[in-house]
Amino acid sequence: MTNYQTRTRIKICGLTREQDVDAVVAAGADAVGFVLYPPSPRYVTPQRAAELAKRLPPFVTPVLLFVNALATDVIAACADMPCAIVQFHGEETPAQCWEASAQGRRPFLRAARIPLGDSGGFDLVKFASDYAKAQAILLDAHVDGYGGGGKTFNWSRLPPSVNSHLVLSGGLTPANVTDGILQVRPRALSLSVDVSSGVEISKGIKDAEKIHQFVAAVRTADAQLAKSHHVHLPAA
Ligand SMILES: O=C(O)c1ccccc1N[C@@H]1O[C@H](COP(=O)(O)O)[C@@H](O)[C@H]1O
Repeated sequence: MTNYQTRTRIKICGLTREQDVDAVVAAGADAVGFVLYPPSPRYVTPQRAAELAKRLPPFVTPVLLFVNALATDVIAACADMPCAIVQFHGEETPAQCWEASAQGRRPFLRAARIPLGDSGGFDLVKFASDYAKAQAILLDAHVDGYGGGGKTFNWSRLPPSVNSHLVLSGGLTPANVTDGILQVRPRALSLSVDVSSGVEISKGIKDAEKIHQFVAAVRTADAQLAKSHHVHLPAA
């Protein structure tokens, strides 16, 4: 397994306001997440997500998050957003992910909800193989209410090598994301990060300063990994 990555991709999730979308873009993040799960305090309707996504420049990707939604609802919500990708964050089976991603025509992330405190009890390699059609496996802490709980799991107990693209999430903040990347990126084909609570003033309301600090902390990890030769560039 060779990891050619030099730059960790960043998703900021749970956007509900125009100014927060603009702050995420200004900070240099790669993706913005919209929560299309009605019980969430960060819920936006598909129409509101499409309206907010119109502010995005090229190469910043909207991500639509669902929890156990009907495939027809996922496909309908995606219809107005040709470049969006989908995040499945409930108990969706591989077959349901396939169906709701329009038979794989829409790239999707599958969230793995890892028990708090002991990621050693979770078989990530099997999960990644079960969801091999996912573009990446998103690692979140198992919390009540499915996600967005601001809790971390034990990164050090993850398997040493997972032949998948991973997204680290769950309780990330500007203070801990550097360490999270240093611990997890060497184990994956590539690593991205996803944050919601850690850059908020209150649920669904983001803090532009914290978003900037988070992006800067990610770049600190990238620089450290480049220096410590975890990045192996292909031979000329
Ligand atoms: O943000 C939510 O409200 C949410 C609701 C249901 C499922 C997932 C949700 N958010 C995702 O949870 C993780 C971790 O978030 P946090 O940084 O710990 O607050 C992240 O992937 C969000 O996209």
